[in-house]
Amino acid sequence: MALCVAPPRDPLSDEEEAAVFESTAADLGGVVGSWRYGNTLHKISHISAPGVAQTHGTETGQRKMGTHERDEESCVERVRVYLRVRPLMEGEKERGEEQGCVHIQDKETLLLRDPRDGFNTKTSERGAFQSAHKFTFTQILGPDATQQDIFESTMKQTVRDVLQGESRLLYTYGVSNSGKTYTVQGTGREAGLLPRALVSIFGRLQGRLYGSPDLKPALCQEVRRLSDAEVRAEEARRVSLLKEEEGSVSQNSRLRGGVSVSCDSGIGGVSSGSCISAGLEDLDSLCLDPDLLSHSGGNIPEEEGVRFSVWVSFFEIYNEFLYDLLEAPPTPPSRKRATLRLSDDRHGNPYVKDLTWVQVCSAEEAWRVLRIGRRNQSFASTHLNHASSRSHSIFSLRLLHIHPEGERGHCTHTSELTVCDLAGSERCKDQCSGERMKEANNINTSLHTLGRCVTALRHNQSNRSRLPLVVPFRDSKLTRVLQGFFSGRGRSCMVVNINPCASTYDETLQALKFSAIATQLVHAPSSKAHVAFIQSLLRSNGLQTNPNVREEEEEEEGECSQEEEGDITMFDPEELVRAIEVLKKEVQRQREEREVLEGRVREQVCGEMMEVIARMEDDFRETLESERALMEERYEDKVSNLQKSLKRFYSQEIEERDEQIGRMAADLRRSAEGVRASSSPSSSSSSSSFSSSSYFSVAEELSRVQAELEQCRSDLREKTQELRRCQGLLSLPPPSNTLTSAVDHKLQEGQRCLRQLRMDLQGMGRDLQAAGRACCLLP
Ligand SMILES: Nc1ncnc2c1ncn2[C@@H]1O[C@H](COP(=O)(O)OP(=O)(O)OP(=O)(O)O)[C@@H](O)[C@H]1O
Repeated sequence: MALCVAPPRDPLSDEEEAAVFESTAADLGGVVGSWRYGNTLHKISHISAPGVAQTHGTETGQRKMGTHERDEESCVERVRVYLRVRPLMEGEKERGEEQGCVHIQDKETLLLRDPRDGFNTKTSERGAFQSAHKFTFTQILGPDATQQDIFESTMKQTVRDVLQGESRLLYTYGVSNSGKTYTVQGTGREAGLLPRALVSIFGRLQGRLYGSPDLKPALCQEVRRLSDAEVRAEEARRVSLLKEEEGSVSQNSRLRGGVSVSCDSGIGGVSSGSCISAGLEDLDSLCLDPDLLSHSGGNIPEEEGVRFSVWVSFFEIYNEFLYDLLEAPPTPPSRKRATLRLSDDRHGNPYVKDLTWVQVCSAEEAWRVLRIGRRNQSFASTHLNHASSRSHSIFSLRLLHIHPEGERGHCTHTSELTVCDLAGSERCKDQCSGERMKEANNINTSLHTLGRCVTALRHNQSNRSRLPLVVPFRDSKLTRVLQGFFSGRGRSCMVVNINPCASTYDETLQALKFSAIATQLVHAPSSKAHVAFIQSLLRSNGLQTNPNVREEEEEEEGECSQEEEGDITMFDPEELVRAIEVLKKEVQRQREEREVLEGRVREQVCGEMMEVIARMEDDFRETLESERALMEERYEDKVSNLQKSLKRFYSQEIEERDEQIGRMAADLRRSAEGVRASSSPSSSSSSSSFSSSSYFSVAEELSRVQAELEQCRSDLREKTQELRRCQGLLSLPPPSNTLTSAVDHKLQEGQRCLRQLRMDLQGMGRDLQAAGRACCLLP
């Protein structure tokens, strides 16, 4: 059955849903698809739900685990996330806020579609697409759901767990003006979760209350025994606090005649006007009639004689400062309120130092204490909400489980119910005043840090094999205060509030996206798992002596370890000391085991490295050999080429010289014939004497040139022989380096000889030319 917040437009038929395809993962692990309806193209993203695998998509592919999800195989429970959709107010309808943005498909699935007209101008998914986002929750409570319905779904189990000795956190999350405070506190006869829880708890504890305030909560989860004087002071403080509350209620009733009440809205006591008084009046007149609040909490443990002492505290985180709401406001109101500090106990658990804890003996008393705090809380009128909470308020109820021990009791352990009403997220730019802007900034920053913590937790839970992310609990006061509930000291449950107004579509979408991550969280293993571990440790070492513990343990056998009762205080100190000794030995044994393992790993690594090095050596040797062969080949080629070119050069030279000599010899012959002819009687005697002398000088020159030529030839022969020797050297190669340097040396020598030869030949050429010229001069 589909519950509609507003008249549905384009309701999605089953066929249309089937058109959702699972191609692209949307942010936060969602799936995006699209479909066409009429003329509009719709885009849909599916944000994953509790118990739905990451690769989910259509409804049929989802594995829904119901209101109390439990993964049977891994024995882990998912965080419960509820959605409450508040009805539209008349004024909002008149302003045109009703645009069918919120459509509840079934009790676990919600469809959020962007508004028809331009309300959300900053939506990035505009354009041709009309975007829609599908979210699934543990349970969705629509606008028709009553406060009792909400209590039954969300708080009943939580109250039961607290009475059973567990610690629980319930927090509301959502945009400003979405109904968070209404859900937690309620108005008039519509009591919210907290008053109902108080009635339920005290209803169950009837006749089992421990009235004396001599045992008081301290630090994170410890208990301190008060001295008689301290007990008296404690009682006096309680009486005066309740009296003060009575006084202010009657004053309020008088003021309801028309005069407005102003109240502190944080540092400096900023007054926020008459509109807020209306909200507080609602709270004052809130009906706490147990019959009306039909409660059906859990059974309390039936342990013999156990009594319960109930203490409450109430503080707020305003602009990243902690304020005790049960502390009287400063006088004059213009003075700054005292801030509280966050400290860590010796186990590293954060707690609010010097926080006021008040013992209460009935639901009504607890409610009155809450009302005092509420009066001190920071409210202001914003554009979204005329009585907007400007701070995160945290109300805690601590239950001390007390065993009678002589005249005084002995606290065995404590459990806690914390209800956190988070301030609403909102757009900073919408704030017209500087103070509101600063508040909105701080609210958004701390909510963002909460989102980062949840995202980191989800990442660590879903990527166990990878290095875990640091969860930034320390980045804001809010996350530090709530840290324990996310890391095993208790469990958390979230109520997401949304309003169906079109103007806050973007903020609502962001809030829903955050809650989608939270739905994927599983609870951290309870600290009770440590108890189970210690028990098994003692048992396996035959060291357990406490019979009670053994009996309990046997009863619990077969259950998941997280379900075991009791905490660390159930052990005898000697047993714990023995457990520590066993653990120390175990640590030592594991250390030694690791050292041996490390030695083995090192040896193995060394062996493998040596193999690699040997393989590398072989490779290098092979490369060197092939390089050497290549070099030798190259040099052989070079030498033979050089030899060939030298041979060619010298043979050409010799040929040329031979031709020259031939020509010169012919010239000489012709000259000799000329000389013979001239020596005949017809020649003159003077010229004959000159010609014969010239002839002899030329002949001399010629014989000299011939001798030089002969010398040249012998040089050439020598060089050729030398080259052959070089070749011989190459055929018997020495190590590559020596060979190449010898060849280089020989080559240089050959070149030198060649140069010398060339010079000699040039000299010879010159001589021949001179001889030629001399021959020409002959008659
Ligand atoms: N389910 C509901 N039924 C009727 N009225 C509701 C419901 N939820 C909220 N309202 C009304 O809506 C108005 C805003 O609610 P409320 O103050 O609880 O919002 P809020 O989320 O706490 O806002 P803020 O974060 O600004 O403090 C109140 O007038 C409240 O009475």
